[in-house]
Amino acid sequence: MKLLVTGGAGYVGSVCAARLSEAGHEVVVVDDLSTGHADAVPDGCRFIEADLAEAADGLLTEGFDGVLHFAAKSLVGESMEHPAKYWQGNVVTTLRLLEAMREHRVSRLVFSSTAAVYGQPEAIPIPESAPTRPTNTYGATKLAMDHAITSYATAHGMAATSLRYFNVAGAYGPYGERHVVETHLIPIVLQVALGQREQVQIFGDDWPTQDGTCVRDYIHVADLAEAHLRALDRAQPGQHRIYNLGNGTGFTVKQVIDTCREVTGHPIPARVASPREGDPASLVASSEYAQRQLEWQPQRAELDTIVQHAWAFARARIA
Ligand SMILES: NC(=O)c1ccc[n+]([C@@H]2O[C@H](COP(=O)([O-])OP(=O)(O)OC[C@H]3O[C@@H](n4cnc5c(N)ncnc54)[C@H](O)[C@@H]3O)[C@@H](O)[C@H]2O)c1
Ligand SMILES: O=c1ccn([C@@H]2O[C@H](COP(=O)(O)OP(=O)(O)O[C@H]3O[C@H](CO)[C@H](O)[C@H](O)[C@H]3O)[C@@H](O)[C@H]2O)c(=O)[nH]1
Repeated sequence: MKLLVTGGAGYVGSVCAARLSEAGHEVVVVDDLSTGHADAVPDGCRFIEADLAEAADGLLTEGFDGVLHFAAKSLVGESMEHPAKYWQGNVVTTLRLLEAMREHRVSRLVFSSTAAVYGQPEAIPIPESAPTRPTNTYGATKLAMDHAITSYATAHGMAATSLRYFNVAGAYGPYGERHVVETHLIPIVLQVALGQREQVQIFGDDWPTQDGTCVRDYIHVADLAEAHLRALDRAQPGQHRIYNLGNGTGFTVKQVIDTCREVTGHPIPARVASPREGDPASLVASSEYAQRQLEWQPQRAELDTIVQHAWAFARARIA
């Protein structure tokens, strides 16, 4: 297929573009480099540097079989301080993309949604049928985009899939996480091991969890990419399918830091800091629906494998 990958110079988008290209698809990446890197666009993918909001209509005139839509603003704290940046940058941009897809008859869409649409969960693990009550603007914009996609699938026959990622981590060869403003736990902890930070802050140790620190479900970025390939193949016209993607196993912040200590051999100093506003205590996915419908099974579910790959990527970057 000829595919447009929005945000393909970013972390998840670059890994997925690489996998799509390896699978034989023709990949065109559009990215405005607001948080991405031109050298992260995989070899063999055509790169167009542009703001999707401005470029979507013109781009789709050349004809595509599908779109994988990763481009977004995704910093939770920033979304609370600057909501317009998120409603404009995420929702308005996506509406323009959807309109351009309708106009130019591009019907296949895979969209990066998030566990943040659920907010504080009532029960763990979280199925797709759980109530959606986002606790931050980022999650609210992702939920709004999910709703818009449902409308387009119903009204215009789009074959759409939203993948609600839990905590994405790890790397795929030369493609990995290198956000300039890094907020994610594993890369931050590895920066301590690299000597780029003095210590890691643990955001609260009084949560109702096994060791008092927050529990998250870490999913390897290459397993996530595999789910995108399957979602693309299995999409049905007129349907918008929504899948949670995680491993179904939770790890506490302290367990993650301990795993990073084992993998890196570095003591990684840590200190307890105040809880981060809006953080749920525990987020663990039920991915049974994705496993059944997409015949998808994570292949790199072990936390130490995920950390080893992130560590190899981080070390290669400074070598
Ligand atoms: N990383 C995670 O843990 C995680 C979890 C859940 C959901 N997601 C979602 O997955 C997607 C990718 O996340 P990521 O971690 O790779 O983020 P990222 O910031 O590394 O990648 C996003 C890319 O989109 C580009 N972009 C942003 N706005 C654009 C625009 N208007 N036009 C063109 N390009 C634009 C950025 O330059 C960047 O390269 C996002 O939609 C994010 O919300 C990520
Ligand atoms: O320096 C840090 C960074 C994080 N944490 C903790 O580590 C856990 C993981 O935090 P991340 O920032 O790595 O990830 P989040 O769970 O906050 O967010 C991720 O999951 C969300 C779903 O709720 C969204 O999808 C979001 O895009 C994605 O990054 C949280 O408990 C957080 O409080 C720390 O203790 N110290």
